[in-house]
Amino acid sequence: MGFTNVYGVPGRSGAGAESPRARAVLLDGRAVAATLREETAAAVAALRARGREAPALATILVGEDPASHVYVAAKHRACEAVGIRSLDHRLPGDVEGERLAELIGSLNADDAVSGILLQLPLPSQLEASEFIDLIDVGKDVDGLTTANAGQLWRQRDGLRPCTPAGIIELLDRCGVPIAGRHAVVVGRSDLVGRPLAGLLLRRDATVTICHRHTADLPAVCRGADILVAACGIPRLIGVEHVRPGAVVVDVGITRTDDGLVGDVDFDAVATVAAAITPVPGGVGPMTIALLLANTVAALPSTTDKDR
Ligand SMILES: Nc1nc2c(c(=O)[nH]1)N[C@@H](CN(C=O)c1ccc(C(=O)N[C@@H](CCC(=O)O)C(=O)O)cc1)CN2
Repeated sequence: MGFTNVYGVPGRSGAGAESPRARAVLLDGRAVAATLREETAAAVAALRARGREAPALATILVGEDPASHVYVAAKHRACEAVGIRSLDHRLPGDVEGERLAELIGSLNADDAVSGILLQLPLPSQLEASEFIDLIDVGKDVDGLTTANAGQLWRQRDGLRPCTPAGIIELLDRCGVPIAGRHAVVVGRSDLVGRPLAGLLLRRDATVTICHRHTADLPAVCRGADILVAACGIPRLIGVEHVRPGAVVVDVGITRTDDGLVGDVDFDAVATVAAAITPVPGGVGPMTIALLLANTVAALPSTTDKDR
């Protein structure tokens, strides 16, 4: 796929098309997220200059999952850097559902809180969707309530899930066209695969969702102009899944002894793709940047919530 990438050169870069080891353009989520955070900081400063309170994000972290602790800490640091206030609520892993429900209820009722985020995954005794749906729709800065998911599929305004919205923002800002392209999404989670399919459809892509029962996954993936791997299986996607010239987006992050590993075999796929997101430094930073943008968008009189 030919496109103009503001973070690289058009099409392939590095060794050049004449080389059998030509490298894909990197879709640099870290750089794009930094730009987006600057924009959010400017929006918060403008609100403050008009005498408005800074937005406030309340996070809820249940249990001791180490990765969740890393992500929540990163969210608080990111809030502070752009002028968003943040409130850190922690509950033990064996907490009763009633206690979690009470906390969500009290944050819903607190006018000083503009956004509420329930960090996932929850401990296994708690059904995530049950608690997500207790969050006030207007404060659902993760865009994961059934109501906000329905708004997406009904093509209405609403808060959008951060990772899918971050992927669309990354593609847009890197000059990757979406309309009319065949997008194949591997993974059908409520957090990424399903809402991303909805957002791509809204942008006039032709969308295929693949999952564990998909027959001949490599052949389906080879039909993609835009291939998104969001299945949580390290290095599942290899060269046999990628049509030369496709754009490949890797959502997976698995911690291994070799460090963080994505769902894509990066070194192999980068030799055939036109563009690819790295892990780390691709989709991950966009997730947090979109959370900040959503928290500003959730303020009652900030109307442009439709990403
Ligand atoms: N309530 C939510 N829970 C979870 C979400 C979510 O969007 N809402 N997404 C993931 C985890 N996540 C945010 O919560 C997240 C994952 C990764 C990154 C990130 O910046 N990754 C870095 C690497 C950092 C590292 O892991 O050391 C990168 O890819 O460069 C940010 C946020 C599940 N839960």
